[in-house]
Amino acid sequence: MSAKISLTRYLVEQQRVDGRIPSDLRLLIEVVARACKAISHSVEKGALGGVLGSADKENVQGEVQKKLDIIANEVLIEANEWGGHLAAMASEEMDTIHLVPNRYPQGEYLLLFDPLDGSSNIDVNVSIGTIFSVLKKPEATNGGVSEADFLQSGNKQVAAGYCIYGPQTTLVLTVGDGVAMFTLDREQGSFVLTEEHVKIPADTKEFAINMSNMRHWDAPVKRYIDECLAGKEGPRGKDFNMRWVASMVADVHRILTRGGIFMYPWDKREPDKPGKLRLMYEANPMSWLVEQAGGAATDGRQRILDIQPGKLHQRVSVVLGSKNEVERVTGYHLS
Ligand SMILES: O=P(O)(O)OC[C@H]1O[C@](O)(COP(=O)(O)O)[C@@H](O)[C@@H]1O
Ligand SMILES: [Mg+2]
Ligand SMILES: [Mg+2]
Repeated sequence: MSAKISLTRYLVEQQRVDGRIPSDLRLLIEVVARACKAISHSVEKGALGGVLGSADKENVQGEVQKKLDIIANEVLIEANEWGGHLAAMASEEMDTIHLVPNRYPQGEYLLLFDPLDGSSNIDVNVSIGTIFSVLKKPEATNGGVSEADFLQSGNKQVAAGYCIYGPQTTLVLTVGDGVAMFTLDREQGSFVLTEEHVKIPADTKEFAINMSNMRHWDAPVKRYIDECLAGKEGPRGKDFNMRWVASMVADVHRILTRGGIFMYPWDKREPDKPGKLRLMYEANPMSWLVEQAGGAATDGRQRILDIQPGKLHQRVSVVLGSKNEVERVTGYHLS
């Protein structure tokens, strides 16, 4: 890439040249990017900034929150509530939605986020991230926004992405025109376009799943992994490699970079839960990114983006990545 293209310039071109995004959406994405930059500074400080460790509190899903879960949540809320682009926000770390206070201008969009993904990796200095999704406030909303206004399927997203805090801080974005990656240039203080038209190869030899749950899986998942493990001598006729970072952002980032399949399926540990990952904050934005890069994403049976959510903190099974592998796993569930 010759001349450096900043996130702002990329978004202005999406708005002006292609008429793809309204100016309000562009400004909203820029605010989210600025918040991610601030979170990345906190992440980088680590023990020096006193941000590691547990906050000794539980979120609405009964998970113990880390200090950084709370810090990242606050940074995103504070950055976004006064800009005039949003009507309300929802977060994995909050019981219910956060309305933009009346003292600030009200906007047309709804922002959802997993402020800090991969919490178990914070204290061990392994890649973590922020995942976000933007929806339009439904036309019919009279006056106040309610939780019901957020219950839109993933195919209604108008922007989605994540920022990974790893060896580099990289913002990965789609507004429905492919996937672009922006690396944070710390000297300039801005995100610079480093990859455009990201493509996931349709085939892969790499899978990502938490193997310690093997005994709890359903038969189709067990069959798929057994066949991968059988390698060259097995039905697949090739050897597979395995990776599991346990930060969805990092596992999905690898898949967007070199292909692969990621699975967090339903399992017998908590049979009443459809899965571990959250539909609105994790699965929907990641599924749209993956589809925009030519991959596929299902819950084992149906396309994730077509699932009609019934509640804000809904969980879902996730199978995403290289198209032919996702189709194979989905086929095993449906046969
Ligand atoms: O420890 P496990 O069960 O393998 O879970 C790893 C998964 O949990 C998650 O960390 C959940 O995210 P949070 O840190 O936002 O709760 C995913 O990123 C990841 O895929
Ligand atoms: Mg998460
Ligand atoms: Mg989280």
